[in-house]
Amino acid sequence: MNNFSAIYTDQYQLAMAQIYFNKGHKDHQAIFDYYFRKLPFNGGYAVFAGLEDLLEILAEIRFKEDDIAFLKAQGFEDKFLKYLKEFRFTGKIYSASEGDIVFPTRPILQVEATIIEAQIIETILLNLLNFQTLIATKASRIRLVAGDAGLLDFGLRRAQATGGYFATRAAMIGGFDGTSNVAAAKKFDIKVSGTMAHSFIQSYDDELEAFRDFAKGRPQDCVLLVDTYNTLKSGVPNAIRVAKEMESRGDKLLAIRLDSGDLSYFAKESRKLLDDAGLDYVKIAASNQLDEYVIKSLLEQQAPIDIFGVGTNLVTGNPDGSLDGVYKLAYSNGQPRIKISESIFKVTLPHKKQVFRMKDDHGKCIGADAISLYHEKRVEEMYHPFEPYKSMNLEKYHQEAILNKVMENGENLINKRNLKEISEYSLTRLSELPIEYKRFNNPHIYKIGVSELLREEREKLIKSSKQKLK
Ligand SMILES: Nc1ncnc2c1ncn2[C@@H]1O[C@H](COP(=O)(O)OP(=O)(O)OP(=O)(O)O)[C@@H](O)[C@H]1O
Ligand SMILES: O=P(O)(O)OC[C@H]1O[C@H](OP(=O)(O)OP(=O)(O)O)[C@H](O)[C@@H]1O
Ligand SMILES: O=C(O)c1cccnc1
Repeated sequence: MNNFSAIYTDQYQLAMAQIYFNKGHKDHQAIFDYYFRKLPFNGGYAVFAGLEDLLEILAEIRFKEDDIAFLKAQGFEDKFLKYLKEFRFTGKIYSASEGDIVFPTRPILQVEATIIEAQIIETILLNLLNFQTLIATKASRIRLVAGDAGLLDFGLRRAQATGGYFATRAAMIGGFDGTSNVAAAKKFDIKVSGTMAHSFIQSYDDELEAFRDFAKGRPQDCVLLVDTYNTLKSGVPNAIRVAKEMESRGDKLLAIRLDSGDLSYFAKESRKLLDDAGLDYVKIAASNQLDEYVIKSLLEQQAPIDIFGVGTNLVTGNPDGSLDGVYKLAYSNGQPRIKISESIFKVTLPHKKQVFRMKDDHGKCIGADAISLYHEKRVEEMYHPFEPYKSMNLEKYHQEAILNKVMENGENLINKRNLKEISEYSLTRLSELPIEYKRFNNPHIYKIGVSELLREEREKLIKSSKQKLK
């Protein structure tokens, strides 16, 4: 994994780190919370992804010789650079499981480390978790509407540079079946698949000859692209001829691919032609600027499409460019810390915390997570985080602690799961969430509250901060 040097960070982290170092603060213990404020895609949930990459990178992250030389040229001091030479992350991390469904304003992950280490890793943590969580959420929405259809990631060519690597990984966590991205498939042990491009057909004088050569060269998973000249008059009839020739050699055409026009109309007409030729086993794949809304519409039109190839809208998280995940200080040097803001929504939560998910007797999520102080074992009454007079009684619910220790002394504690296992876990967690939270239009709002003790602690800090201002 590790092409990431510790300088994969924002300059201000290092500027602050040098001051902690010079002031003798570097070993002050700190706790930071990772959370986001707004759900992407105006949806009702998000799928947490990127944890395993983060832990792998943190376990190995170092400043290399040439990084140190670069920082020296930027004016960082020798004593501090000597510290950076020996730098490694030695802290603890508590986190939700990768693939879990998560909601705004409650900690998804907590870093407990020296302030200097926690500060230096902030940027890479946000970079990895924000991006993969955004893409896994998009993929999960596409899986929700696609039912049992095959879902292939075609996005590498349209991804934001090397983001394509992690976009593919996150797409698998959200429920995709395979990818055209060969490097990511190798790296993450994903099923790699693909069809053919228009250029291949255009490079021949004759579409039929192009199909024939492709079928001979790739009999094991041959998919013919049928829309280069005329889908119903040329592409599909030529594909049928080649499928019959393949049969005579003992091979089977896997699918045809539609990439333009009215995909519902062409899928229905192509299906008829294929079935009439006795080729009911040949699948229909479709692509062309697909997203969860187009796929939903195509399936509502009963388009007989078996496989969807999704590129741009998946890997860029269109229309949301980014998840707004943040990393906020909750505790340092023996003191709970708070950030006061003009906007009550931006006031942070102090202390080390735990998050409990409320479940009914059948294991179904009731639509509420409660944030408590870490030592609390249950939350009997939770309070609206910003409207203190609103509360909810939780006595009758089963309460599942969400944050578990996943790193200690800088060592990864989690049992490695493959992407299929993470994706299955994610689907199970999503199945525990009532359908009202999964609809695309005005989904039900998941409740987040704080325990009485946490609320009191926050009030105390707000008061004392106001006193100081006087
Ligand atoms: N039956 C359908 N229902 C809903 N959306 C569809 C249907 N058929 C295609 N689409 C979607 O509509 C959009 C069509 O885009 P566009 O108008 O660029 O068509 P096109 O066939 O690609 O055009 P071009 O011939 O220029 O390539 C795509 O996002 C496609 O996925
Ligand atoms: O539309 P997206 O969801 O991003 O899916 C990927 C698109 O990329 C390819 O087109 P491109 O024109 O790049 O190559 P081609 O020659 O194979 O059609 C493919 O045919 C899809 O249309
Ligand atoms: O294999 C394909 O059909 C493919 C791969 C990348 C982008 N578009 C299509």
